[in-house]
Amino acid sequence: MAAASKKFVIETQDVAKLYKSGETTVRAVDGVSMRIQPGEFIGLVGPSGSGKTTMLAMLAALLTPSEGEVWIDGTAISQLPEAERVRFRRERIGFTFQSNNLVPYLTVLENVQLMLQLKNGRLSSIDKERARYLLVRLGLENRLNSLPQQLSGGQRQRVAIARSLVHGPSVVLADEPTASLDTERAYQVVEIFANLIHEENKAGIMVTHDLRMCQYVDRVIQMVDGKVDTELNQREEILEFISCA
Ligand SMILES: Nc1ncnc2c1ncn2[C@@H]1O[C@H](COP(=O)(O)OP(=O)(O)OP(=O)(O)O)[C@@H](O)[C@H]1O
Repeated sequence: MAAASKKFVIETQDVAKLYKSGETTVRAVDGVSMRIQPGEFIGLVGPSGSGKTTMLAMLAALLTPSEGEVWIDGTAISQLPEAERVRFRRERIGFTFQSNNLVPYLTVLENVQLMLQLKNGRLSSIDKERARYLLVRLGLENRLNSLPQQLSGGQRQRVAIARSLVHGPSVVLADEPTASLDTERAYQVVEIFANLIHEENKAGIMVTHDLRMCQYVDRVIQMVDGKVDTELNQREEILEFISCA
């Protein structure tokens, strides 16, 4: 398979994922090709069962495609031996999931620093400053020493966003990061997320059911039945898409 261009942080070519159950095979993702540049924030949308989460899991190197290839920073991730893939994922990819998986007995600051400890083996003063900086940017300066259970849903989501960015990954993936939030908080969270992705020149992908959140993205990719159905990258088109929903 042809090597990917270094210009794109994420590149996929004809990616498919097949699930077999008994006699039937579901093509959960069916021939998806996409290219995402540094500093681009993508909204991945589509009806339930259209393959969004499966696609995200393949981009995160958590699931191996049945067909096709995913390149991150020009590296074909299915070609990496398992141990290298784990290290690659830890260094290059950040995640925010709906159930944000914060460690309950660590403080907000410790939860974010943990990613740096895992990556670097120890915490430098620069690391500590970086974790604090992101939490302040996300409006959590008064919550650094709180435990996750003492936070609201929106505050926990913001900690999860800080954690997904802190170790300087190339790619940041978010699966329904605003699912548990009211509209006003959801807007705030996605706006800060978009700003950080742009400022830090990451490739960001957010899966969302709430099309209104796409007002902060640079491109909308809509999946239907495992395939890319619609792609919009003009601001006016995106706003019209949101208003027609
Ligand atoms: N582990 C699995 N085994 C078998 N089928 C699966 C598995 N995971 C997903 N599927 C099927 O693959 C298809 C795509 O699922 P996926 O979760 O990726 O969709 P989605 O767009 O994220 O849906 P939702 O918006 O409801 O979260 C669905 O038909 C689903 O039933």
